Formats: sequence, structure tokens, C-alpha cells
Amino acid sequence: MGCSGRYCLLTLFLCLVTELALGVRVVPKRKKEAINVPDDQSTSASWWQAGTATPFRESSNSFSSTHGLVQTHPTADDPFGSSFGGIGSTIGPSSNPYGHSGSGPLSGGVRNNPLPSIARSANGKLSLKHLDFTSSATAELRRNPALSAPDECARACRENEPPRICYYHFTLELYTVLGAACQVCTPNATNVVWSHCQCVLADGVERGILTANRMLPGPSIQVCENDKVVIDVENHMEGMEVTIHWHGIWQRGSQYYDGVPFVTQCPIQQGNTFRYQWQGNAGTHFWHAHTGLQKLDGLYGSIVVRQPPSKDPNSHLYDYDLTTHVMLISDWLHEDAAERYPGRLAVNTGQDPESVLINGKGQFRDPNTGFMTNTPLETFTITAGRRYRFRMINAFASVCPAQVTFEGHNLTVIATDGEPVQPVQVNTIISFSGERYDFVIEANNIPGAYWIQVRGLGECGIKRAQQLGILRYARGPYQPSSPAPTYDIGIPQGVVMNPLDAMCHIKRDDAVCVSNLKSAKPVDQALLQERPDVKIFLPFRFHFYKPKDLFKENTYRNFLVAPGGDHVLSLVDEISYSAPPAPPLSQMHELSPDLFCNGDNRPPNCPVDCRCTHMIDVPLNSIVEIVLVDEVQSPNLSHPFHLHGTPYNVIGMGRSPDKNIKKINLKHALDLDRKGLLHRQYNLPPFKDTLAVPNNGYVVLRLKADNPGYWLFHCHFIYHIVIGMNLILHIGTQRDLPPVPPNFPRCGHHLPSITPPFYPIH
Ligand SMILES: NCCC(=O)NCCc1ccc(O)c(O)c1
Repeated sequence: MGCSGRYCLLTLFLCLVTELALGVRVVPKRKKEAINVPDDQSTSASWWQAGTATPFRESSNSFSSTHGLVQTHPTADDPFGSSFGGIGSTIGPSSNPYGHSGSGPLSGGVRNNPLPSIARSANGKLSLKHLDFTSSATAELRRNPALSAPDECARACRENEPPRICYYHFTLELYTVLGAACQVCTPNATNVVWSHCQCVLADGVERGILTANRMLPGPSIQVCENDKVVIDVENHMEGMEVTIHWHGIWQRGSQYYDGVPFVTQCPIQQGNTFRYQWQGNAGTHFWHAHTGLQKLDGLYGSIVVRQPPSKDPNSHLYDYDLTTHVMLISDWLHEDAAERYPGRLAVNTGQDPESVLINGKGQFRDPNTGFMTNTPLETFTITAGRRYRFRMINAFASVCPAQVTFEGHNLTVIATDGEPVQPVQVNTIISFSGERYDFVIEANNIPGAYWIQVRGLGECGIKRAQQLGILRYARGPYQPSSPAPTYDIGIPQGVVMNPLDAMCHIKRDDAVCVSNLKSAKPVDQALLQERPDVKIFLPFRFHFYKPKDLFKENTYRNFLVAPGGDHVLSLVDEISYSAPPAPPLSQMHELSPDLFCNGDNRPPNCPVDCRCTHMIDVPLNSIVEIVLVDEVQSPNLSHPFHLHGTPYNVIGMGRSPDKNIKKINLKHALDLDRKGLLHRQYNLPPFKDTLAVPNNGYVVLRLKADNPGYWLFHCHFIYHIVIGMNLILHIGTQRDLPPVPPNFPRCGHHLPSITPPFYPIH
């Protein structure tokens, strides 16, 4: 059964046994030419056959496939056609239950199918596999004819087309990378079995994970602007509660479905299903768990809300906007994220990831043995002469910035965090947890295969975490001809989008700061008046505990053991956020006002133990300015702050102009502001919802508070969230909110009065 190679399935399992001591599943180093199994081949078991040539593909330039889904336009370069205006057909998941190609472990064979709303499998039967793995999803779609399936929603968007209701069902489970499902996904298996393959490969290293629908990333949501998106989240994670946040979706009118635990909802209990529903604002977004550390264990996936080309100011810059050209990058551990929290002192210290994944794929070189896994790398296919919109999502959870570079190709940035910007051409993009960058790649090089490098920067430099992918021209070779870039000898970086030095005000041609970007859509003039209605300075830092203060008897203070062994707590405006026992959005009247605090109203025990629900009230429709000031005393960190509910405009960004100031702080920032020395520029400041505050620097943000609700504003690093680097921006009053949905789940303490014991009954 496909076990013809030198390393058949059985051998591999023997390898596993011998490698158990390492806890790492590795395969012997392969001949160089076999490093990257083209992902179109991953319908075969070729990735198991380490070291062997891949017979029918290495020499083949055709689209034909010996099994699985068949390319229906075998002679065309690019079978997408151009009948859908500037967008091109948006396809891929149409024949793939995994959502975009990258999300399915063995996807790729389904790439480039033209736009049928229901895919045909090789045997010609209509395939319903996109519906879900669960019969409940299929049942819901059958029951309600108003609902559209994922593949029907992932389409080219047209003006005047009626909106759809797009239905998704996520089943969340504890699961395994390289579990026994991977034995089922063998060659010669029928297409149906392959299509339902539940094998998660990640970087080829075995571990326990959390999954939605047994995929990594989880299902991709790809819809058109104005579609209604309905997601039933069924929690089957043993002993875990969960919420899912739809990062970048504003939730106007659907405040209850923002997915922040104890802010907008009670977490979904094990065994329960919670129905999220919202209408998406256009752009590249993503979803992820917002509870605990679950996101880092695999609970994330892409969201793309497309528009008719006429509504995108940059649509003339690209020919195709394919479902398969979503690039979700994530950092990856080889153990549960909770193993690093609060943090260990001897082995596996700190929270830095071992690895990086591109659409859940990658390879890993074991630093102890030098052995490298041979799992498939993500491959994006393009055709010479065409221009492609790529949608990059930084789903990192750790503190590492990510640097993305494409060999031999410029990147024209056209949007960030879902919002269009005037195009700028760069060669490499540095992004932080929670950011999205959309860029255009023109297939203008020699048709071949080119490396994609994603390098973890900052603390990730210690373990040299990186990942590779391949940009491949249709009908060209599958393997890049150049040597694989390494961490230390990478693809030349050229012009950098988002340089870490944040030198944004000098003229330079080697970098573009976020604050240099110009919005490609108009900015409300009211936002740009000199005096905002509300101005909020928010310094943030760590509190470094002395261990003897931290471990006092009868105290249980929150902390993280940072990579250097420091025990730290997060403070925003000297307050460490702790969640209330029930969400203010739905149960405010039951919450004691004493729980809440802010800079004007800190609890009496501050700063010694300053934990409370940090909440700042701003009036509905006010113009708000927020100045974030990095008071963190560590040279390596820039903290990305994400705002729920509404985007902000980036008015300014920088560092102290005073060379004598070694470390910026609130007092100095106030001083600079008084002197008019905080950089502000009002000419089309870009919209963002996640922005890294430069190390030892500041950012100036503006927003119109016109979406009432309780919106979390926080550092997007997952281990900083759990030690309190959050606050709630409360816009408007209870009266401004839509009513609590009927039967909305409730939570809170159970502290009844203590009743006296019964008299014993004889
Ligand atoms: N006196 C400098 C030492 C220092 O800054 N130590 C903490 C840095 C830190 C904190 C939290 C993290 O999550 C992290 O990765 C690194």
C-alpha cells in the first residue's frame, strides 16, 4: 500500500521508537533534492518516502494527477479565467473541506480548480465534503436552505449580488500532530478518504494540540462584504472552556459575539455549542481562541472578507485574489503552551517558540541531531505575467516579530489590518502578532521556484526559529534552484516594511514605517482636529518581583517567568488587568463597581497588588486620542496593541528626540507632548487595529468612538495577556447597546449564604 520506498510507514514507526528518547519524531537527513515535496504532490504519500525521488512529479510539468482531485484545465497555465473582473475567481476551498489550501495538511491537489460552487471529485460525483466532518453541520445546512456552505461563500464578489448567510461548524478537540489519522492518509486511498484526511502534520514533530475540525490552521472563513457569517462553535476540549475572537471584525451591532471571555460573553463550557453571528467588514482578518493559551496550541484560522473590485481602491494593482493565496504564519512549540506558564527555571525556560509554520506547514531541524523532518512545505502557485494579491496574517502568539521575504520578488503593500493603503513597494515585511499585511506579487521573474522565508526575530534569534515555503510558477520546476536560505544567510532583505528601529521621521530609502503609510480611503476630518475630545496616555511596563515578595504566604499573585528568569507582572497605567467573574456586556448590573478601576481610580492596595478590571469609559461618538508609551525595561521587545470593536488611525510613532533620554517614560512623553514634540501627522494616517509600540518609543492613535460596547485593548502577546497587559475601552452606555440575545449564557460566582448543619436524623 504505497509502502514501496526505502522509508515506508513501518520503518518510520520503528524510527519513532528509537527516537522516543528525544521526544521528537525525526527522519534521517535526506538528499538535498528531496527536501521539498511539492505540495501538489501531497495527495501522494511521497512525504513519507524520505530520500526517494518523487517519480511522476519531479519530471512532470503537467497538472495531471494520478489520484485525488484532477485539474480540470490541464493545458491552461492558469485555469482561473478572468471572467470575474479584477478579482479572478476565488476558489480552492470549493473542493476542500479545509478551507484555504494551506489549512489542510494534505491539500494542494485541489489548487487551481475553476469556480464551481460544488466541487467534483475525481470520480465525477458531486462532493459535499466541504460541509464539515460533523453530521451536525451537514444537518444544519440541509435543514436551513437559507444557509450557504463555506465553498459557496468563498467566491468572487460582485456588486448588487444579494448577501449570503455563510454557515460554519467548528468542532474543537484535543488532538495530535502525526496521530494515527496520518496512517489513513496513504496513497491509493480513495479521494473521499483523502479529502476527509484528518492528519495534522505541522512541522513533522509529534505533539498534542488543540484543533478546530482536526485541521491546522482551522477552517478558513472566506466571504463577501455584507454576507452574514454564522459559526457554531462546539467545544469538545476535555476540561476546557473557550471563546473565539474574530480579530479585525468590528462587531457593529453584534457586540455579544466578539469572543472575549468575561467581557463580551461567558466562556463556552465543555460539551456546549455557542453560535456566533456577525457581518464582516472587508479585509484580511483571522479568528483565534481568546481564552488562556489555547491559541498557541493551534486554535486559529484565516478570515477573508472580499469586496467587489470597484470597492477596493487598489484592485487595479492585481489580477487575482485567490483563496489559496492566504498566508497565515504562526509560531509553534513542541509542547503545550501551558508548559511555559508561568515558566520554568531549568529546561524549556521562557516562552520562545521552537518553530514557525506557514499555513500550518513546515519542517524542523532538530538542533541536537541535525536531522530534519520532511513534511511538505507550503507552496503558492503563480503564473508568469500575472499579478497576485497575497493576504498575510501574523498569528504568532509569542513576542517574536516575523520577517517575511520572497526570493526574487518585490512586495507591493496594499493593505494592513484589512484597511487599504496607498501602495508601497518593499522587499521584506516585518510584522507582529495580530497584524495583517496584504501585498501584490507580480510574477515577473524567470518561471521557476523561489524560496519564501519567514524568520522569527527578537528573542527568536536565540533558537533561530524560521520556516520556508515555495513560490512556484505554474508549469515550472517544483524545487528552487538556489540553496535554501538559512537563519543566518537569508534572502537579502532590501527595503523593509516596519523596521524595528522605528526611525520614522528621517528620510531613508531602506525602510517604510507603519506611520509612513497613507490610507487609501478618506479619513474623517473630525478625527484629525488638533484637540481630541478625550486624550489618554497609557504607559505600560513590567513589574519585576523580588521572589521573596512574590511567594509570601497566603498570597497568590500572578506572574510570568521571563526568558532570563525574571518574575514579571504586566502593568498598563500601573494596573494589572484581571477579568471580572461575568461579562459586563451582558451582566453589568450584577457586578460590583469595586471590581473596576482605571488611572483616575486605582484600588487602595496599588501599586503593591494592583489587580482589578481596568476599564476606561469614553462617551459615544467622542474623538479619542490614545498615546501608548513603552516603559518596559527590556531592549528586545516591542508590544503590539490590538483594539477590538473599531480600528484606529496611526497619527504618530517614534522615540524620544532627546539623545540624553535613555529610557522614555510617561513623564517624558507628557513633556514632549507639551512642547509639541510628539510626532503627529494628519495627512491620511493609516487605519490599523494592531500596532507595535516601538521599543523605548511611543505611538499616537486616534479613533472615533462610534461603536458602543466593551472593547478589549491589549498587548497581543499571549503570555502578556494572561499577566494583565489589557484594559477595556468602554464606549457609550448600557442604553447604547443592542439587547442581550435571548438565552445568552450566564456565569458568575456561586456564593450563597452558609446554612447551619441539619440535626442528625436517627
Ligand atoms: N532588565 C531586563 C531584563 C528583562 O527585560 N526581562 C524580562 C523580559 C521579558 C518579559 C516578558 C516576556 O514575555 C519576555 O519574553 C521577556
